[in-house]
Amino acid sequence: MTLDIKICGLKTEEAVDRAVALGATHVGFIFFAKSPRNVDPADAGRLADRVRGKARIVAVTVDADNDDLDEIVALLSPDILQLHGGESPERVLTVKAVYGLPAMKAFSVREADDLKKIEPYLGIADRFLFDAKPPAGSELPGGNGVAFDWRLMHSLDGGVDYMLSGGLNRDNVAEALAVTGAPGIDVSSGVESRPGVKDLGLMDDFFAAVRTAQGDIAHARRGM
Ligand SMILES: O=C(O)c1ccccc1N[C@@H]1O[C@H](COP(=O)(O)O)[C@@H](O)[C@H]1O
Repeated sequence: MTLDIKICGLKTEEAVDRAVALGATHVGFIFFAKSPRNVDPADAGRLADRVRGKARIVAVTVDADNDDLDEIVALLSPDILQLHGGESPERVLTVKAVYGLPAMKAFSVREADDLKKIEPYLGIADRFLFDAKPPAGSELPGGNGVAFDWRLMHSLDGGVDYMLSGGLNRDNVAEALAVTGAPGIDVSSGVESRPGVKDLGLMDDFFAAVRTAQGDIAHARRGM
């Protein structure tokens, strides 16, 4: 089973290096001023250069305007744009065309109908990312460390490519994979000691839990 694993909200050389050494397929950098994970585009570019070609570089933006995107793309040279705001299908198309980059469009999920909101984006977004709805009072559209009911993913068409995110951590990622069979997972808060501070030990534990879960799933499939 191939599984994409994205570690998001990276801010230090140590965390970037460890993520890729552990087998992260994607590393994410947050460009959202209110986030404790916000990074300067030039700093993010330097961090990304350490692992370019070994993992896909993801720029996470929230309803970013053209000036901000120009700067982020110029200084980071991302492989993928993660659009984590209320970007319309037209905006996603425009951004893809202007920058020549694939777009992963994020959606927040609390109930089955939330998954239907992807319909206008089918054939436009290259991939989807499903996150939990932010808790009341949160200023962050993502990175809140809360999960949604993963069983809702059973109603998603099997052909839709996505990453599962929201509140994943070393204790629940095996269950998340078993319930959803997600082709990709994305974690931020779950590998932090406090908001914005990645914990290398928690990253180790997270990957160990993922590898064990992958082994368990492969074993179960062989027994079928
Ligand atoms: O992490 C942030 O601060 C953030 C800010 C703005 C948009 C997205 C953000 N993070 C994304 O949130 C999800 C899940 O995070 P968590 O594991 O629940 O903490 C992930 O896709 C991040 O890219």
